[in-house]
Amino acid sequence: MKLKDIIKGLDILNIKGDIDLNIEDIHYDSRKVSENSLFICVKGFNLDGHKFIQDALDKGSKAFIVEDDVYIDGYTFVKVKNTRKAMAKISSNFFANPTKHLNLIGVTGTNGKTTITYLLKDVLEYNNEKVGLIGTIKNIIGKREIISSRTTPESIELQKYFREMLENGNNYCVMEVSSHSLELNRVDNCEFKIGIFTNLTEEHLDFHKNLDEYRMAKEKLFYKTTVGNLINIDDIYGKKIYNSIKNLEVPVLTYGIEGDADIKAENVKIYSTGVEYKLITPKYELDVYVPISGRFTVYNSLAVIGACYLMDIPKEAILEGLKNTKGVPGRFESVNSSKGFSVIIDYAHTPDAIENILKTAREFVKGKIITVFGCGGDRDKTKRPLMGSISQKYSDLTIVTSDNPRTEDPVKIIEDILRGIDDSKQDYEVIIDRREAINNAINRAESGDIVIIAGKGHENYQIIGREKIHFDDKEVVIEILGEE
Ligand SMILES: CC(=O)N[C@H]1[C@@H](OP(=O)(O)OP(=O)(O)OC[C@H]2O[C@@H](n3ccc(=O)[nH]c3=O)[C@H](O)[C@@H]2O)O[C@H](CO)[C@@H](O)[C@@H]1O[C@H](C)C(=O)N[C@@H](C)C(=O)N[C@H](CCC(=O)O)C(=O)O
Ligand SMILES: Nc1ncnc2c1ncn2[C@@H]1O[C@H](COP(=O)(O)OP(=O)(O)OP(=O)(O)O)[C@@H](O)[C@H]1O
Ligand SMILES: N[C@H](CCC[C@H](N)C(=O)O)C(=O)O
Ligand SMILES: [Mg+2]
Repeated sequence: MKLKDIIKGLDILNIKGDIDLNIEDIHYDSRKVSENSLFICVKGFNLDGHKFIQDALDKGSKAFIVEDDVYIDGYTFVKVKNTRKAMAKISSNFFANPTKHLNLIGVTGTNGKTTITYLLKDVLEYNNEKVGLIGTIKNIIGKREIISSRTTPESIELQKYFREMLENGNNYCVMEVSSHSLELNRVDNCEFKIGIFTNLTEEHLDFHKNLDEYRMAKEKLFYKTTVGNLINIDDIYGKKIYNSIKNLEVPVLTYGIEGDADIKAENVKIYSTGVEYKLITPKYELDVYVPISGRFTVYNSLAVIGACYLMDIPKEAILEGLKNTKGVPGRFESVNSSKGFSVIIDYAHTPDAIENILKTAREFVKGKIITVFGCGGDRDKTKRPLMGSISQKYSDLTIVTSDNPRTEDPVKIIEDILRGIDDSKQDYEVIIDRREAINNAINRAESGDIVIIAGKGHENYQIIGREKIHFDDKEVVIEILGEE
């Protein structure tokens, strides 16, 4: 593709060099640069992409998008104010604006994004739609599955995936839209049909200054939609978002259990194996069953129903799709045990999520609740004591352990968690090694108890320092149960 076509629509400050060049690929990481490519220099949080111009040039880049005044004879330099923003537009141009031809549904909020995208995929596929998926666990394009390293990829990968989805005959894409991606322009130039807001609670306060800034990042999604938005109106930040977007041209529907909502659940019943409720929408009422426990499942399924309602998916497909869902790996996933107690693996890594799963377990536990959890390193520190205190409040025994310590000292992370724990009580323990912690919890469980292993869900690794080692909570549980 000609460079002049790739840079169409950019806010250009100046151009030096030839823009009639043929460009074969686009990159933002010099380590991955290929021949005859365009290299976009991003000023990052750690490094400055402009420092890798020579490296990219040696590997075959012929043109550069820059924020600084740089020029090397024989190459083309296009100067813009914000290269991340430019990268999103360039990516969309380079892959021929794929989202214009895709029913793209975006889900944002602190918790529930992965779950909603999986449930939506199940329902849409029940209606014979061809659905791609982008999110935390993996990206799915037809039969191809790409393990994710982030929840929402950088704009180049994203637009490339959308193009591949179209080539695979997909007409839908369900996608998690993280606040980082909204703030860092990864999803600029994506045309969403529908935007969904789940909830907003403490998380990522290392990145966003406070909850209001975090909310404003999330809110950006709802200005990008062409068919409608769905907002959880029982959430206080949902109400704020609703108030700022309710006068947009696209319809804004609310969903919830407590207040007045357009998509509403009544007579909610929570069982250990699922939820049941009466659904009320402006057009029809239905009795809904979803085979995943927890009050949050009611919210997640209402969001799915609202999106399908806006997309005119028949109600039979909605009902059957939800009833037959395969669930989500590592989300309230029960591991079979013949020992009379249950073991549940869950991805709760925020105060709100851990409170939700523990409250859910409280509703049907016959014996004790034993909770094993830790917190990730190099991430929001404010959530650590909050998670400690919540775990102690709802569990009979809390075993504090390691999650992904990354470059932090696991002992220091645990100390932060313990700040939220009342040490006058004998209902907690510290076992730094996660395998040992899980082993200890299972060995102490008796008939009627529930062991909850929280924080890592589907993850099959532990990040210690900069190293990623294989570690899978579910695998470890199965091994321990088998050994007894
Ligand atoms: C905080 C954050 O989002 N950081 C992202 C940011 O990194 P950065 O600014 O630190 O990049 P940098 O290391 O300073 O490098 C600057 C530039 O130089 C380039 N470079 C660097 C080295 C080199 O040899 N050559 C080279 O060209 C880099 O590719 C980059 O373009 O830009 C990079 C390039 O796009 C991203 O990979 C990186 O995501 C990192 C890996 C990350 O961990 N992000 C997390 C926090 C994240 O995005 N999480 C959200 C939410 C999670 C959730 O709640 O689900 C997500 O969507 O996953
Ligand atoms: N609607 C919800 N409200 C609150 N908690 C939820 C909700 N849905 C799921 N959870 C809890 O949050 C955890 C994470 O759920 P999920 O993976 O769906 O969220 P996510 O938004 O994709 O998270 P991430 O930002 O890490 O990608 C679950 O394991 C469960 O404990
Ligand atoms: N997407 C979240 C996941 C956190 C999962 C937890 N296991 C951790 O490593 O902190 C993040 O990157 O902050
Ligand atoms: Mg997710």
